[in-house]
This record gives sequence, C-alpha cells and structure tokens, in this order.
Amino acid sequence: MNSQPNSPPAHAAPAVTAIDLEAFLTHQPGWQSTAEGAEPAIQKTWRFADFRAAMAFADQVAALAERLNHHPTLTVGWGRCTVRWSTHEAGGLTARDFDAARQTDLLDPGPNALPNPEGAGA
Ligand SMILES: C[C@H](O)[C@H](O)[C@H]1CNC2=NC(N)=NC(=O)C2=N1
Repeated sequence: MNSQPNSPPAHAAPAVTAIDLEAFLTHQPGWQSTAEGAEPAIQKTWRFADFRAAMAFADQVAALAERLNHHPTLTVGWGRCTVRWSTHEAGGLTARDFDAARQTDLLDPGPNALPNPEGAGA
C-alpha cells in the first residue's frame, strides 16, 4: 500500500487567497487583478516608443517564461506590451504567478520604454 500521497505535478503551486492577492497588488506596483476568460490573472502593461520596442520586451518575457517553465499571455500592440500571468493547471492564480510577475518587473524594458501615462498597470 502506498502510504505516500501522490506527489503533486511538477507545475503544481499553492492557490493564492484574496489576502495574498491584495498584498501582492499593494507591494508590486503596476499590476492589476483581471480574469483571462474565467481564469483569474494578474496583468501589467508596459509602454514603448514603437512596435519593435514592445516586441523586444515581449521577447525578453518569453525567455523568462522558458526559464521558469511558466508562460504568460502576451498582448503586443503598437507601443505597448501587456503581460498576463495565471496558472492554467490550477485554473487561476498561484504563487508561481506572483513570482513570475516579480521577475518580469526585474527585466530591463530598454531605452525605448516610456512611463505609463495611465499610472499603475493600465
Ligand atoms: C508541461 C509543462 O510543465 C506545463 O504545461 C506548464 C507549462 N507552462 C505553464 N504556464 C502557465 N501559466 N500555467 C501552467 O499551468 C503551465 N504549465
């Protein structure tokens, strides 16, 4: 008899509480809570001088995602890149998303990044 509970899948992470989410949003500027479809997510938009600068940042986020084996939804438009994190296998937010968001904030958006005129996270 296997007394050991099945080990969680590699991608498993604890779901977060509403308190965790509030704390994250309070301490990590620019992020917003959203629902990607029915899946709760966190997102932040970076602004850039043009499309290529937005794409270059998206490519940095893609490299981060590969390192983490945790992948965002990226929406790239002229002069903007929105990064949205949620954990598909959990159907919502886990600690992996908060960690990935913190690591996204550490990326250098480059010389063509612009301040976000709509303030945090729009
Ligand atoms: C097999 C692989 O580890 C899984 O598909 C990973 C890949 N990247 C992922 N990214 C995100 N955001 N959620 C996941 O559940 C997830 N699962």
